[in-house]
Amino acid sequence: MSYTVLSFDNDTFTNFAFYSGIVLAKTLIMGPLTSQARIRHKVYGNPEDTKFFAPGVAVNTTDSTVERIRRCHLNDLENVVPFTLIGLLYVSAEPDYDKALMIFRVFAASRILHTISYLVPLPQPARASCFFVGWGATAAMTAFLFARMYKYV
Ligand SMILES: N[C@@H](CCC(=O)N[C@@H](CS)C(=O)NCC(=O)O)C(=O)O
Repeated sequence: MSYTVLSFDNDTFTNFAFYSGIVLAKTLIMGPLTSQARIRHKVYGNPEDTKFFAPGVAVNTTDSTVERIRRCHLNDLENVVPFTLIGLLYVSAEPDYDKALMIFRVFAASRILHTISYLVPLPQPARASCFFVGWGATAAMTAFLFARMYKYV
């Protein structure tokens, strides 16, 4: 039977799928969380939205709660998408299993803690630390990838 690196035959890929699934699901939740805050605070950014959901309420694009959740969502997109794409290339380069697992776990934990720090909110440097740890995990995968590719290009 043939072995494929990007399949559940490969334990590194299985773990990557699990931890990316967690951070992608966390990112996906941010949309409904924003909607919930909009409904609770009656905050809508478009005239057609206020007309339908809250007639008589003015358009508002500056609510601090809604904007905070939106920034948190954007920060996830800035970090989770690169992690997922670079992670696929990283797994295909067949890294050491234990090191890869540690990178996946550190990234997932850092992003969950980043969200908690952003939404509670916790005083800095809590959120900045979470961001840099997660960024470092993706940077480590990128460095490994280039070191591995260097031989071939
Ligand atoms: N796009 C980010 C790049 C740097 C970054 O991600 N910083 C972290 C730690 S301070 C963060 O949580 N930034 C807040 C944000 O993206 O809204 C920014 O504008 O701040």
